[in-house]
Amino acid sequence: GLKPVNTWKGYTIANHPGLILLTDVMTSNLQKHLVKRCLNDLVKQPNKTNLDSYTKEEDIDNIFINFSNLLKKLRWITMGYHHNWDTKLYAEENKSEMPQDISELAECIAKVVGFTEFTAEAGIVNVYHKNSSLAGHVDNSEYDFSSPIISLSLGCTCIFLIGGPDKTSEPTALYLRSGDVVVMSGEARLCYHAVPCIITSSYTCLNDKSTTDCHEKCFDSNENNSKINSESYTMDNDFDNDWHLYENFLKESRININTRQV
Ligand SMILES: O=C(O)CCC(=O)C(=O)O
Ligand SMILES: [Fe+2]
Repeated sequence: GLKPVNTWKGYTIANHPGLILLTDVMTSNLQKHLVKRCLNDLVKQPNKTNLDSYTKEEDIDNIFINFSNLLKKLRWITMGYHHNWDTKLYAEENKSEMPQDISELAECIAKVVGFTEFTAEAGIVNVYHKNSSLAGHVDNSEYDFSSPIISLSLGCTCIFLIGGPDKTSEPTALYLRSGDVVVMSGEARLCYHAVPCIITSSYTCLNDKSTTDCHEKCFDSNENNSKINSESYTMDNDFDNDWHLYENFLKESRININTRQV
């Protein structure tokens, strides 16, 4: 799953305290697992998607395999405390179980960068197609801004703009590549950010046959022996046989998984 922590690279930007870019965090196998997980499992109820109001549940359940046109319309999935796009409020009546592998992964990464108390209670999967973008916004629906947002990038590289607390300050542009992790903490937790575009010529194969999957390095040895911790996503034949289908999709798409503590 995760690469050994001593090989992770961390970057900060002088003008944007609290923003941390981590690279070399996830093995190719973990990235592949997450892509498949989003498109096959996380789209399903009790998670919510932008397609729910006009699509049969059964079609969404099989969206990747059977419905490529519908897949092009998939923009978001919410999980845990569901983000309400209208009211921007989280509610006890509007929550479901957070997928355990996703919350453990985010919590593990948060722990490495010093947020030992972080719990991933809400998640959004953003799906970007050729011409998708995400307008500038601040994520301020949560109650505790001392907790970071942990945000994972998969597939095509995107341009990510990080600005200031209001729209007057000049943003800084970063490339986010497949496998990169952005931590928005401190001042950056409440700064404007946007994804103006994805770069569809940027896809690089997820093929490193790395055997250094090493989740356990992330936890103290006496920590809970969590599932994601002990499981390494090895490339057995079943796992890789149909990867080319996902690869075709990823050549023109980007998936972002971000988690928050509510
Ligand atoms: O796609 C990204 O990298 C950012 C997503 C984001 O900012 C959000 O979902 O609030
Ligand atoms: Fe955001």
